[in-house]
Amino acid sequence: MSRKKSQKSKGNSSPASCSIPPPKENSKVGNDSHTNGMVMSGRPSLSNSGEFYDISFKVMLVGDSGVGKTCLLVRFKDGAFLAGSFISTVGIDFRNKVLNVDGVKVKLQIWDTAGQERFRSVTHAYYRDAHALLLLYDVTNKTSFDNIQAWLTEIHEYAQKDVVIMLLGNKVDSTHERMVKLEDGERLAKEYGVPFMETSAKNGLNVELAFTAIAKELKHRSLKTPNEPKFKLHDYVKKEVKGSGCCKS
Ligand SMILES: Nc1nc2c(ncn2[C@@H]2O[C@H](COP(=O)(O)OP(=O)(O)OP(=O)(O)O)[C@@H](O)[C@H]2O)c(=O)[nH]1
Ligand SMILES: [Mg+2]
Repeated sequence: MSRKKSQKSKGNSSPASCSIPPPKENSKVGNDSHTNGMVMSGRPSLSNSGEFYDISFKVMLVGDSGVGKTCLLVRFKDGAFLAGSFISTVGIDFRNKVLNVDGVKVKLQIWDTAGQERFRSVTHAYYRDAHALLLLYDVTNKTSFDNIQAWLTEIHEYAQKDVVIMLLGNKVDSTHERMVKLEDGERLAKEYGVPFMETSAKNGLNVELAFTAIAKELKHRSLKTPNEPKFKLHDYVKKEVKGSGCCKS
């Protein structure tokens, strides 16, 4: 399998309030040769600093404004959480991260969408190319949980039928402000047949796991060898997930 150089993520400077720096000219998707965004082979690129990867997938973060999508991405990409005033995402943006999944370098191109209603038509256009969707609600905001059903309707309308969906209840560090119980999230996820976990972009709980689980599922789907046992995303998540009493990523 040949290796490609990962397209450099945008913005090396530290984010302020989980905001991602604005796009640069050469940061558009489409520089890789790909089929529906999934890079499978090609000439290896020369790299002076960069990361190489074997396969690439697009992951989208969706959910109401303020649930913590940008913070979750910044936590995963930079291992940081900068508290402060909330800077709502305008339109859509992305960051790349390469993960080693069972010896295969998997590049996740992670699209951070704006949760605000006025940007919906922009984000709809991106659903079609997504291989996976992380759908977030905020455990301290009941409305964001109640809106999950509407988000799923939207996903089913615009995304590919086989898109991998994972439900995340974020801000689980805010114990005293919690409005949505763990069991409510579990029940909803079960109803829709999607894996679920609670996360915290603030203390890192389950953040790495959420992205790793997605990367494993996508890698197994596309590179499954005949004798390899089927990867079971639900089982993997159940086994690896940590409760909110603990604070490791
Ligand atoms: N306590 C706590 N606060 C969080 C967490 N994640 C995000 N926040 C806060 O929630 C607010 C919104 O976070 P963002 O990541 O910008 O929310 P968003 O979903 O990207 O919002 P839009 O860009 O408008 O769609 C910010 O003030 C963050 O500091 C978390 O895990 N715990
Ligand atoms: Mg945002």
